Amino acid sequence: MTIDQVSWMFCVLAAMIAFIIFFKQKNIISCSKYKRILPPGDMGLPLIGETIEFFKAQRKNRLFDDFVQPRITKYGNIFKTRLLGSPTVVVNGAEANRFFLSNEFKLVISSWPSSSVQLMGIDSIMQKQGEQHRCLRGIIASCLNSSGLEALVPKICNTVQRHLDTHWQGQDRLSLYRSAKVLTFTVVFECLLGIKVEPGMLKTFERVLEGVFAPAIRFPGSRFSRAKKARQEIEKLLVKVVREKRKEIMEKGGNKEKEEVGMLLSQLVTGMIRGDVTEKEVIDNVVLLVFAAHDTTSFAIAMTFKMLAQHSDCYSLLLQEHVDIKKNNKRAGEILTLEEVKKIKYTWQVARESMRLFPPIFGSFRKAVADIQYQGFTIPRGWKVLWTAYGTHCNEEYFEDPLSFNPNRFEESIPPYVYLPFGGGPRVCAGYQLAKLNIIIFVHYVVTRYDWSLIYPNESITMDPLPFPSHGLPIKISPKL
Ligand code: HEM
Repeated sequence: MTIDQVSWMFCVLAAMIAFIIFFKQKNIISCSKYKRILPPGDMGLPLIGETIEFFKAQRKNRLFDDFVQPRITKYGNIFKTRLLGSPTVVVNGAEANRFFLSNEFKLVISSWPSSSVQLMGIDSIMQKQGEQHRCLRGIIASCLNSSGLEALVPKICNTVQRHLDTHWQGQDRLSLYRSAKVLTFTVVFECLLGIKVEPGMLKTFERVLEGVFAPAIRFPGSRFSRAKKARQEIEKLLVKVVREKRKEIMEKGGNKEKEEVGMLLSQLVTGMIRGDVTEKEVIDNVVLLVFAAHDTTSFAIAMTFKMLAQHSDCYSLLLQEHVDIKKNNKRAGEILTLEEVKKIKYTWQVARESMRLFPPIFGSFRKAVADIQYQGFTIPRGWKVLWTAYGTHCNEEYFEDPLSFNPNRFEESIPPYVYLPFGGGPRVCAGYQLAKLNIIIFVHYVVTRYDWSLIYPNESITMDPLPFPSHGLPIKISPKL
C-alpha cells in the first residue's frame, strides 16, 4: 500500500468518525429536544406576549376570572404565556405551590421588577439568598417571637387608641382604607422598628411606594423619578436615625438591647455593630418592611370591614367576642394582653376568610435558576414562574362553595400550600404575626367604640397592581353611647 493510499484511507476513516460523532451528537440533542416538552399555552404577540390581557384583567380585579381561569380550562393547571417580555409559566394548585415555593433558592429565586429592586434597594431581604437571607430573617423573627409579641401588644393598643382619638373622634365619616394606611405605617415604624414618625414621613414613603411597580424609566415628572427622589430623602433621614441608634447602643452597652425587647431597629443596628449586617442593609430593609406591610395590611383591614358590613350575622358574632373581652378587661386604658388577643379567634377567622376571597397579594413571580422538570413539562432556565393564591383559594377541590363568605371554614385546619395570602416556603411572610396583631387590635377598638356603616356597600376593587377599594372604603361613624 502506497503512502498516498494510507493517507487517503486515514482521511476516509477520520471523516467517518467525525460523521458518526456529529450524528450521535445531533441525535442526543434531538432526543433531549424531544424530551423537553414545554407546558401548553399561548405566548401571544412577539415581545409583549399576553401582557395587555393580563393587566386589563388585573386592573378590574378579575385576574383569576378573566386571565387565569379561562387558561386553566383550556390548558390545565400549568400553562405558559409571555408577560412583560418574559416567557412565564403560571402554576396553580396546592402541589404546584408546594413544589415551587419550597424549592426557593434551589430551583427558583424570587424575581421582582427592576423598579422594585431599585427602590427597595439591592440589599433588601427580597434580593437576598442563602446565609444572608437567613441572617436577616433571623433578626426580624427575633422581634416577633413570644416575648417580642408580648411587648408589641400594648404598644399597638396604645397606637390604635391614639389613632382613633386623633383621626376618628369628632368625625362622622372617613376613609377606612386611608385610616388603616396611616395606622399601619405608625405601627411598623413606632411599634416594630422603634422609630418616631415625623410629619411628612408617610407622604414621602408613599411617593416611593407609588413607583415600586412603575416602569423603571427616569424622565422629569415620571412616577419612577419621583419615587427615586423620595427614596433619596428617606435614605438621608434613615442614615441619621441609624447612626444615632448606633451611638446610643455603643454608649449604653448591652443594657439598651435588653430595654428594647422587640424593637427591630435596635436589633438590626446591634447586628451592624457585630458586623453581621451593613448600614445599607439596615436602611434597605427598613424601606422594604414598610413596603411589605403598608398596602397589604391596610387592604386586609378594609376587606374585613367590607365583609362584616355585608354579613350581619358574622358581625354579631364578632362583636360579641370583643364585648366579652372588653367586659373582663379591667386594666387602665383598656390595654389588651397577648393572652387576650390569642382568645380573639373568630375575628381572625373573619380576616382570614376575607383574605381568601381578596388576597392582598395575588401571587408573585419566581425565576427558574435551572431547567425544571415538573409534571412531564420542562420549564427552561431563565423563564419566570407565577404562582397565584387564587389557584387554590377559588378552587372547590380545597374550599367548598369557594365564592361564598364563610369564616367557619377556618375552624378546621387547612392543608399546607392551599391557603396562601402570606405565601409559603422560605419566603413566607416575615411579618405575618405583626399583621395579625395589627388587624385584630384595630378591629377590637373600632367595634367596641364605634357604630359604623359603609357609604358604598358595593364599592369595587381596583388593582394598580396591588388591590385597593376604588373610593377608599368611606364609612359613616358614630361613637357608641
Ligand atoms: C395582611 C398583611 C400581609 C400580607 C397579606 C403579606 C403577604 C406576603 C406575601 C404573600 C409574601 C411572600 C411574597 C413572595 O413569596 O414573593 C410576603 C413576604 C414578606 N412580608 Fe408580608 N404580608 C403582610 C404583612 C407584612 C408585614 C406587616 C410585614 C412586616 C412589617 C411583612 C413583611 C414581609 C417580608 C419581610 C417579606 C419577605 C420575606 C422574605 O423574602 O423572606 N409583611 N408577605
